[in-house]
Amino acid sequence: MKDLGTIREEIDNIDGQIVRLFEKRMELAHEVAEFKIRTGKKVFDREREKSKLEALKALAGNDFNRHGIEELFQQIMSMSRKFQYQLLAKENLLGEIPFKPVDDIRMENVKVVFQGVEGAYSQMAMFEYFGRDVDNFHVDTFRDAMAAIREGKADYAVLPIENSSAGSVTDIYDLLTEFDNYIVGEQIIKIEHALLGIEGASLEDIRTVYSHPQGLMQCAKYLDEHREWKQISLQNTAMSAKKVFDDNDRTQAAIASKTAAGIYGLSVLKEQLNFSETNSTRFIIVTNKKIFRKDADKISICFELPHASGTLYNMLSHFIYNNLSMSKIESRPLEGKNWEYSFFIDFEGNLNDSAVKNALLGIKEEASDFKILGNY
Ligand SMILES: O=C(O)C(=O)C[C@]1(C(=O)O)C=C[C@@H](O)C=C1
Repeated sequence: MKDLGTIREEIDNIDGQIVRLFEKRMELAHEVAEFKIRTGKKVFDREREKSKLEALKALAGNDFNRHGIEELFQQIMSMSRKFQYQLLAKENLLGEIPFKPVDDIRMENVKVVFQGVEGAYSQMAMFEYFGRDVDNFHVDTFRDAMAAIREGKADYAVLPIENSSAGSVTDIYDLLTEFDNYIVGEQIIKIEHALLGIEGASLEDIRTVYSHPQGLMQCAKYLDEHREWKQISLQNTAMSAKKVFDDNDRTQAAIASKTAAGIYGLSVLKEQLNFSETNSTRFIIVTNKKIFRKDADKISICFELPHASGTLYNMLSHFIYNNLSMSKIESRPLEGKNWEYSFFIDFEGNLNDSAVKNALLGIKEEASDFKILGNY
């Protein structure tokens, strides 16, 4: 049996050869990039990579090595692409990121829209972000709010995107891809739900509970103790409070804020309904302009990927390679394309950083329907 020292010497020898070959390969990637700069051909050639991987895998002697070869060469070609993007970027051939840096987001003389009615959590988030005196109006649906921004009827919309206990508000993700609107800020507020009924009603009277689906989810544990209550989803927690007041029926209750109780003259039948004491919702501030604050430090993007092994891994490698830290990933099914998804990613950075530009321009080249949702 060979001793460990001798085996390691052989491994070192082989690794040295791999490094030299890798560097030779990267020199060829440089030549490829020059060819592509001259001819305008795209860096990423999915078909070429697929046929290369098949050919290389066929050279391997067993399944374990076949898998290893596949992973190894996926990485090598991914590095080759990233190197080529850097060379194209130097020649200004990757295009600019079409967002305008601004010192500050305009807060004076602006009109803001939120979804729901007086007393909605979105209204609280709006007051928190823009101040109590802000000129504002409300609409029935998230779509109406997005349309008001697109049509310039409002400068900004305040929309809930994620709750700390119930998760993402998926409708908002879908609307962000559909509309040409962009995120310029965010506001997190603590959410404390209460059970509200009409004056004189008591817990024993209740048969039906109204709220936004997120309100019902955030209070799921409490509602589980009252399985005899019928749960009905409405567009907004404050709209639910308004309905209970309008119907004036002691068997109805709403899950909404205590502020909504005050506005609609309802009684608080039970406080602290949400199961998480730190229950909070993150709201986004949306506008129709492609702008970002110079000191913004969070970027949201989305893109679609074909249903093939390694595609998401490839996209994420742009973050790893450029040393960018991801804070969230979310996926939404694509309409009419079963089991294909749109991916939404939040990560730290500013659109002016060169690492961010490199990562985004690489992703733009390799994914379809890439969109920068905002830097805030
Ligand atoms: O052959 C090319 O067109 C290259 O750019 C080289 C290479 C590789 O490294 O093998 C890199 C990127 C392409 O997606 C395909 C292959």
